[in-house]
Amino acid sequence: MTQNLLREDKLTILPITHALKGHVSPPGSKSITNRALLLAGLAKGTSKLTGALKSDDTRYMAEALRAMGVTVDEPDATTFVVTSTGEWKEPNAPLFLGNAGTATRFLTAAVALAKGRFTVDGDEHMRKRPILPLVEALQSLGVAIAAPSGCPPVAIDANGAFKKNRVVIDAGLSSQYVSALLMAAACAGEAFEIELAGADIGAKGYIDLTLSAMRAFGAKIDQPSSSVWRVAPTGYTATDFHIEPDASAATYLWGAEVLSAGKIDIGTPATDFTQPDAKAYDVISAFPNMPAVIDGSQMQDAIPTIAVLAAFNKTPVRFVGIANLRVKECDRIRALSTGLNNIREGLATEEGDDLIVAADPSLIGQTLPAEIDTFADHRIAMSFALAGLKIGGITILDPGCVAKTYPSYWDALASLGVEYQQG
Ligand SMILES: O=C(O)C1=C[C@@H](OP(=O)(O)O)[C@@H](O)[C@H](O)C1
Ligand SMILES: C=C(OP(=O)(O)O)C(=O)O
Repeated sequence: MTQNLLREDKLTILPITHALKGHVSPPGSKSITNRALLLAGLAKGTSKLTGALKSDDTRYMAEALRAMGVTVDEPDATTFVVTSTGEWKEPNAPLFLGNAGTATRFLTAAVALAKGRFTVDGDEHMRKRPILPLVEALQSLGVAIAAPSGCPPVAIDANGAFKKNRVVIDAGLSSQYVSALLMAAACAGEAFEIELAGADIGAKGYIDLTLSAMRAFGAKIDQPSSSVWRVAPTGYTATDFHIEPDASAATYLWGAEVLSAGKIDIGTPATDFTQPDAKAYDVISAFPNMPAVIDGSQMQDAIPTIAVLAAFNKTPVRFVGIANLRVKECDRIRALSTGLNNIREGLATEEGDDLIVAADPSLIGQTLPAEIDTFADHRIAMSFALAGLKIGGITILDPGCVAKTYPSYWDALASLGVEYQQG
């Protein structure tokens, strides 16, 4: 069934007439799976990663590692067994990473410490996602690296070392640049320091996730100040590592639960997640009394979910701190305002980089036929599906794009009794 739904051109969600109840486990965390795959690939020996996500983003990471001589076995649907010499060989072809930001950014820094010529590339969407700050940071370390368009493809001629042991990085556009440098730094051969340019970072929670995965694989990191990290030259030690479920995926299930006044057991209490998006639980569980202003800076991937819920809130919601949603898989601020206004004109307004959603609980039960352009963005597809639970006629275009991080999403909703009209 999964494959069939993923191949549809469009999927119309049939409004539910019952509260959604049941048990659905979200898949493993994308962010943690791709960190663990990278670190296991850099460690000498065999690492077993359990609870892992198998989706487009993690498949691209696994395939890139295989192309560089790492053995990645998949004994079951949630396990990767990674065996590496700790040294990567030059691949025969560009590393193609689809639209996986984590894989693209993390590998760009990591291959800079291998030996040989590497090209890091992705699909047409990834070719619009900025990577220049990371490329310039690596250039400042003496790496021969170029990304003429400021986005992938990135060409790297690596000689196995950095010429300096300190780098300054501007992470205004993406925290993944810092995570990428941190993970590479433990393999730099000498103690390495990373300093943030500018005051603060959009998504600090992702840095914490990086540090915790690095420590699990034997790294030692000090943080002399909130914007400086010192990484010891430990390299990585192969280890067995369990990956928690994906908190961003959980937000759709929390959203479906509150919208339908149901009870969906996702198997993990919100407080047990270490990923930043778990913060969204507090806001979502306040529905239909979500706050007037929501700062998305520390739970960015959850904003599409909350913005669609906001359409049914009792009072309007302004989303702030979301500027870099414009450089994700698509311009998410634009995709959200377009989709919401397509459902009902005036439902969303952009003010600079803020998004204001004009709450309208009377939408519930109406039929308002709207084709939602997902811009190939999994989160736009998954969040607007929530609108379809309460409004008739919501059609999701390119529903297969959920395969980026949650290939079984449509089946998960179906298991709770949600029905679709296909095609
Ligand atoms: O480090 C990570 O795993 C991620 C960091 C965030 O991206 P940015 O740092 O580019 O904002 C987030 O949106 C992405 O889905 C995953
Ligand atoms: C922004 C996202 O992904 P990435 O940057 O890893 O491609 C996401 O999954 O919402």
